[in-house]
Amino acid sequence: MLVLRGLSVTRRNRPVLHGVNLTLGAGEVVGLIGPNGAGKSTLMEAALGLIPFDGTSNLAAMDAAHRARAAAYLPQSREIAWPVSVEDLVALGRIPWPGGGRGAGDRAAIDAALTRMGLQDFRKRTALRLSGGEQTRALIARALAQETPLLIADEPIAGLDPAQQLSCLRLFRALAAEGHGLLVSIHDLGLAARFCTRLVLLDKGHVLADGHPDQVLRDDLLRRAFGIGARRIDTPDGPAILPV
Ligand SMILES: Nc1ncnc2c1ncn2[C@@H]1O[C@H](COP(=O)(O)OP(=O)(O)OP(=O)(O)O)[C@@H](O)[C@H]1O
Repeated sequence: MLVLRGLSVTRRNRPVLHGVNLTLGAGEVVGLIGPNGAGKSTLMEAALGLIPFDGTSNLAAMDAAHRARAAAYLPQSREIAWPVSVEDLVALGRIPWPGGGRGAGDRAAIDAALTRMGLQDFRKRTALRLSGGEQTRALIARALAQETPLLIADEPIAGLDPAQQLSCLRLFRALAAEGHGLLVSIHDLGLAARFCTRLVLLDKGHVLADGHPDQVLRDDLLRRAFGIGARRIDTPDGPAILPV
């Protein structure tokens, strides 16, 4: 679903991504972790062909119409430009498909996305008048309505309350079980350990580690990337990671 080879990006004459290789297949929830400025958003934007890069990305090589059916994207900026209803915002996710948001088939996809994000009672509300977390959920619903094999989500749980964080990540695991692939940047290392099938640790534009969460959330690697240690506490619900 995603094949990146030697992806390098220079921004304002400064190299910020250095020859990143990354592949992601069906059934995976790949968590992209790393310090602020490590290059997580840059990697996503380059993979989608939204910014210039060196190397190759299978998505960026597609024409826009095919790409919009291959991958949905939740950008880090939660900007909603117009005072549209939540329902119409989510319908924008259907633009790549034949009904364009107004067809009979589109209705089911929009309803399913609203339901999955718990937004049934918000559908007629003006999206601009939702709370920050509610807006994020509406934008995730827009991406879900796109019904693409791959979902690329930049910090999808930032600003969500703890219950919404769990339900969002549980949904991502369910989507993976249905055969989707997900690339998700995330700062909560405990939730990353619990819900991601694989983690990629980025540091200063380099991949420091790529593998099972247990292999990536090692004290030495976290010290190298973040300059802090991490204490792991195993619980019946999965590991908790305490930054120290
Ligand atoms: N539009 C831009 N123009 C110039 N430099 C940029 C731009 N966007 C990001 N950068 C720089 O590129 C580097 C990588 O930024 P990026 O946003 O990819 O980091 P990130 O890992 O997503 O960080 P965060 O965890 O804070 O979201 C940083 O040094 C940042 O300052």
